[in-house]
Amino acid sequence: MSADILVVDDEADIRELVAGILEDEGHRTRTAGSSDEALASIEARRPHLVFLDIWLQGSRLDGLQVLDLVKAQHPDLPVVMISGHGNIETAVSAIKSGAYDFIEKPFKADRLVLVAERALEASRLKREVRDLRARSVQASRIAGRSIVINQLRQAVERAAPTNARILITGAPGTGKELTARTIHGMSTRANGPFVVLSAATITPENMEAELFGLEGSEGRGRRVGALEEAHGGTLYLDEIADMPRETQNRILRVLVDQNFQRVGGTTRVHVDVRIISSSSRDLPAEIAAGRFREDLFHRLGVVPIRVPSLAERREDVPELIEFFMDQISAATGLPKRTIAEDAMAVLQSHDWPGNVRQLRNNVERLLILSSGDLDAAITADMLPSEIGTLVPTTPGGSGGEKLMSLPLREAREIFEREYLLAQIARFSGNISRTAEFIGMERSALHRKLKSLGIGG
Ligand SMILES: Nc1ncnc2c1ncn2[C@@H]1O[C@H](COP(=O)(O)OP(=O)(O)OP(=O)(O)O)[C@@H](O)[C@H]1O
Repeated sequence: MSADILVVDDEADIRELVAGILEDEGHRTRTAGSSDEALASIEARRPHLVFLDIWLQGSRLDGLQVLDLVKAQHPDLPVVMISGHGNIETAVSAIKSGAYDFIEKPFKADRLVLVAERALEASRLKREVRDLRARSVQASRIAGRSIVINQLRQAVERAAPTNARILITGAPGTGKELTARTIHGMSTRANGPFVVLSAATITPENMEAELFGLEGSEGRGRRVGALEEAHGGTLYLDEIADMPRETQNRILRVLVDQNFQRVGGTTRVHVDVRIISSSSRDLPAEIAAGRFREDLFHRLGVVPIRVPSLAERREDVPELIEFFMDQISAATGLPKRTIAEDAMAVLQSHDWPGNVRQLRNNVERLLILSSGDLDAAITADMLPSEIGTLVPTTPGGSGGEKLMSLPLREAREIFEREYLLAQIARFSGNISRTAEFIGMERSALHRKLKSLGIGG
């Protein structure tokens, strides 16, 4: 990458030399001969990297003072000090003040190039890490303002710092893993690993090796299991009810003893792991049926947390849609769309058996598939049929979903008009037969038709 590099030195030949070497590497350079020139140049446009002489003879400020000013304003701007022979100590104190590195005069071109590349790389990585952090914090936000989601958030905030084991229950796709990640992120273990082991996706035969690891034997290396990997952090055991009984017994022993043996091993491994488990099944029923150990249930669920299904918090649907549009649009570059009122009414009244995950998938599908004018709102008739089917429609079926965005009186009028027109057409305009079929007096039907503006 061609970077914009500022070279600050009171000696013109050093400035030209450094700039020349960096330009040969494809970088763009600027030079400054005094502290004020340097500060003005940085003010004019923040460079990617600064080479800064420590002495700066004849300047208002010396190199260290310039460094302090630069670091105060641009903490992420990497600065490499140029140190004269014999003032290494000053160079070291510059590093303590935030300089990235220093080069000592006289220097070799190779060394200069290497330091520049490293400083640019470190600064790029820092920026990337910051972006990723910001994005993952944003991505893992529990969105929603309903009472039930506020209660969930409060439970998460209370439980997070305690280190207690937590059992999260809730239907598939409600946000159990997101809840577990949020708890981890708010706990004292936040800087430790968050390891996921999903019992639903691992065969019973492999479960123990995945969880406890394998002791190496001839020809086979040792494999670290999820428990060991999560040391110092959190292990999220997803769909705990899918664990075979035998594994349940062993997990219980780990919880009691705080240590375990690898499969095929004899030494005991001690780990410090917080276990958060989850289940979308009815665990008391699993216990009653003898498929889940009751004592394990109590040990895992010191703090039980239930994540509500989306149907329990339909008022969150608009915010979730907005949240996912932002997320998907940032990740894929697809433009965001607006959702028309009738479509929002349909989306809010849908039952969402797949919960938040299903809603997210549908938002993604809408952004990908809905073509046409990108500024036009997405209307109910553009929704996937799987979403619209549970919504009452008019007999004509045309734009039936619009009923959902109307108050009852207007919706009933539209329905009655279409219903009656369809019935009359069915009986070839014979009002007596229509009245008989729909269970109305002929005269009452006439009045109705007149009030709806149908016929003469
Ligand atoms: N309240 C919420 N706010 C924002 N995103 C959410 C929310 N709840 C769930 N999600 C998102 O929905 C998707 C499914 O959530 P998650 O995987 O946590 O559900 P789950 O209950 O663990 O699912 P499963 O039971 O299938 O393992 C994820 O993309 C998650 O980020």
